[in-house]
Amino acid sequence: MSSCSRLLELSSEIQKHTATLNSYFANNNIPQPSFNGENPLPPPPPAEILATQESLSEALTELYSLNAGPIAGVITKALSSSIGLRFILRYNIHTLVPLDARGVSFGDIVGRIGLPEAKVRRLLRHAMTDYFFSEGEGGVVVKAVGKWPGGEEPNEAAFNIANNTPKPIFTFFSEDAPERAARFKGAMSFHEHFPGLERTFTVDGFDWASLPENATVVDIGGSHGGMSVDLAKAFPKLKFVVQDLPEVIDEASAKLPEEVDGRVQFMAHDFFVEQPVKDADVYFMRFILHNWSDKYCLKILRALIPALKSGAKIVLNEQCLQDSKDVSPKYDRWQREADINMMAVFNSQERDEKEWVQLFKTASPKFELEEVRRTEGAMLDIIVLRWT
Ligand SMILES: C[S@@+](CC[C@H](N)C(=O)[O-])C[C@H]1O[C@@H](n2cnc3c(N)ncnc32)[C@H](O)[C@@H]1O
Repeated sequence: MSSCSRLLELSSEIQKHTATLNSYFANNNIPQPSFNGENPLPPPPPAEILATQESLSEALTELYSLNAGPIAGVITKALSSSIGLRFILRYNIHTLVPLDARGVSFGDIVGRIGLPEAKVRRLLRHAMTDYFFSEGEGGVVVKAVGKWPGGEEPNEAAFNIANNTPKPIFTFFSEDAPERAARFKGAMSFHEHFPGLERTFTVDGFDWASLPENATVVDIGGSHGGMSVDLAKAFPKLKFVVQDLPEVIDEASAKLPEEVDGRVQFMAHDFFVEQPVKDADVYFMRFILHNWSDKYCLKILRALIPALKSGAKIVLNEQCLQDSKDVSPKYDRWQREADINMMAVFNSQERDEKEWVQLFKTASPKFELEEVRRTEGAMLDIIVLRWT
């Protein structure tokens, strides 16, 4: 048994990080954090303090779980309605996994519970972020789904069971729950200020300046055009066409700042229908494809193909899932939660680089991956494909 105590290692990391934060607060006249409700909101911390806060949260989470131990740990997860725990219990996965180091493969679990392997993997990888099981060398345990095991329809999601509706989320919101539609819209606006999702990451994350003079960028599902407006301000030689559903475009076009007038145009367009803007230089999609299962993503991509000239770029601004062993436990938990959230709400998914490429290659082998750009601190990556 190792004499090196992880508990002591973590407590000394915690001591070091809290001392750094304490000095930062003291040296900058920022009130110490408290629950008294009287402090003003602290100013955004500089990058190195943000990193210290992240490391502290990670060490605290690990120490908390180690300290709770297996029994109290499971009870806490049970009380906080862990998706992973529910999945494990629903399919008795704990009875399929030996208690020694032999482990069991995802395939074995899939064979015993009869659910699609991809969903079992996603749910079990999420469970692992709650310290239920772990993945060994050859890919070990996992978890999964229920009522529509292989379903690809947007109304075959946990959302539909929870809300007792056969309608996909946005149809349900607009037809039956306008107050929730308004709340969702508010949440999306807040989302733009979420650390890591700032639009500047997209402005700086791709070489927009390398596009030819007067190049056209079609922002598919561009909502109210905020992203295109920021890009148009930063790159005065580019033109943008923002496409979205008619009700979104009606609201959006009224709000265009003068500075970009003439270079940002709005167009009602359903992205499942053939793309009307032909021969553009770039077709840009930010936060679009992760809302849809492969079946629907393929429809979106194939609707684009008749418009593509040779060399046209498809720029996706989406998350590329990272291999769990390459990221911190905290990031891993975040990315697995984002993925399961997509499954629960839209019956869709986040994808890793291989899955993105596979999706495009299935739409047509003429899509070629050009590059994947990751920016430190950004939650979304830039994935560039070229039509050959
Ligand atoms: C998650 S939002 C992303 C908005 C924007 N690209 C961004 O990054 O903030 C998805 C967008 O897709 C639009 N959308 C949904 N279905 C669509 C369709 N069939 N055709 C065109 N746009 C659609 C929605 O109205 C919404 O603005």
